[in-house]
Amino acid sequence: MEDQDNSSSYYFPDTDLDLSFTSTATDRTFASSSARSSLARSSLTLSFNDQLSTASTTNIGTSSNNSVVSTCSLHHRKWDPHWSAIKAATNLSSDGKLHLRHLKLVKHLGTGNLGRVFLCHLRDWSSASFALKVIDRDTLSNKKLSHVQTEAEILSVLDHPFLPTLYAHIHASHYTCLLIDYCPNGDLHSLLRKQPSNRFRLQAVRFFAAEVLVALEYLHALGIVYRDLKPENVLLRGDGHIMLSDFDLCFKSDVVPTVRFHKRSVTHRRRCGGGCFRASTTTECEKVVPEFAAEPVAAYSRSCVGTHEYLAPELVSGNGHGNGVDWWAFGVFIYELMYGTTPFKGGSKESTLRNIASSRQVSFHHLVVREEAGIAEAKDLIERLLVKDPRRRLGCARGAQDIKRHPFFDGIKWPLIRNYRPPEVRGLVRSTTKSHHVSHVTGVSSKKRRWFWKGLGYFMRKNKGSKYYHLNSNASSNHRGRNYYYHYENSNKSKKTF
Ligand SMILES: Nc1ncnc2c1ncn2[C@@H]1O[C@H](COP(=O)(O)OP(=O)(O)OP(=O)(O)O)[C@@H](O)[C@H]1O
Repeated sequence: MEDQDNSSSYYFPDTDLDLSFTSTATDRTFASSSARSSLARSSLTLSFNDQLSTASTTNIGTSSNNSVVSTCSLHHRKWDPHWSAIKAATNLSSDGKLHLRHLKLVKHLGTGNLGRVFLCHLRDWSSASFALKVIDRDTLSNKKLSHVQTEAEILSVLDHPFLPTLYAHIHASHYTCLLIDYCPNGDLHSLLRKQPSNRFRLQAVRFFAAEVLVALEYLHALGIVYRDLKPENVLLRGDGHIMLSDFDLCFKSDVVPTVRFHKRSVTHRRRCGGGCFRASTTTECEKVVPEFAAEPVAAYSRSCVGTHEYLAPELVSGNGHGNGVDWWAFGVFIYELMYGTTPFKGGSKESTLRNIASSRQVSFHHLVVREEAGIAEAKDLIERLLVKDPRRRLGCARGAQDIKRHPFFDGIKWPLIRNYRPPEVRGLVRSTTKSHHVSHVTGVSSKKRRWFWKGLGYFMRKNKGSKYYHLNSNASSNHRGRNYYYHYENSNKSKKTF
């Protein structure tokens, strides 16, 4: 995180309107210090008629100069040192707001369709790094302005470890600035290019795919169809976990959460005897368990947006699409991480689109890969995701829960995924800063938290069967991290994730 290049540092001057960055270059091949490989594929938009983006874009430019639209405080990471830094800066500010002059730009990270992204620090708190996406509204068409609005709206509702936190949304003159988490490990596309034969080992594929799946599950639960999944948009945080980025092509729809019942085999451990040498026996039985699902099955859009190699057949045909485009893209994504290329790639963009729209099924026979344990399961999952008819595609009817149950993900304790150790892959540098273990807000160390959670687990067990929720043993055995994913059940046997 401390990779600042002071020679290229910029300061926002004290006058609010004299900004030190120049107008946005929209050329994706702009020479920059971007961590992204120059082979990154650009997203396309042919039309845009979705709910969020048709909203008027005028209000983006109407707020007063250099004002903060939001600094969200209700967030699962509000104990995070980044929030403490933001809070300290706003407390010191004369009007209690964060302004661009509080930020120090350190370096240019890259340029996208909408604007430039900079690594920045708070002036008086250099240990907290952020990414600042700066959008020059004067240079954008109405369509692109609507994308900016979509991105800002989506970012403002996100609260998930694998998605960006929007720390501040600042309007200054004709600039719109979004202050989000900085990901020092670049993106998954660049990381993939650093691997032997441009392929990840299956263990790494499983890790990245599982995290992306959980992020998509969360977005879908909010009714958000992502539409731009590709390794370029999966950024890597300092701790090696993922952060999905780029929400300008999303569309939002209604979602009706449901609880359904399905059979699951459950292992029971029973202790016999007393003292410390109690023996335990395990028994397996089948249990009907309720399962929470929230999937925007009624989502519908006719815009053709996304990245060629990742477009689902229904997107290419232009007959309207829904949530299924994300599960198709998820299949292409797993394929690319495993094989270093996408399954329908042709010699040109047009031939790629023809391959996707044709009846040709995904094939693996021409690919020579290391035979690793789990490869058959991975291929099976890809085949079920890359089903051309979205009505028969895995995930389309009941969402991520069905995909999580696929044998490829066997053994993953989903509630604990945030605390899994990221795989050792070439080029991924994991930072292990102390700040990961101490809450700067409460000053409570991880050791004290551990005792707290042990005590809470004991309390919950004692009250088992009462109206209180009790923690699943998976969750209560998690003592290491700060972000706890609870998989809890209540006495009515309803069960939820998150
Ligand atoms: N939070 C971040 N941390 C580190 N680097 C980032 C971050 N966000 C973006 N970047 C870098 O900045 C570059 C531009 O990102 P940006 O999101 O503006 O555009 P993009 O990803 O190319 O997508 P689009 O043009 O579709 O909006 C990316 O290529 C990425 O390398």
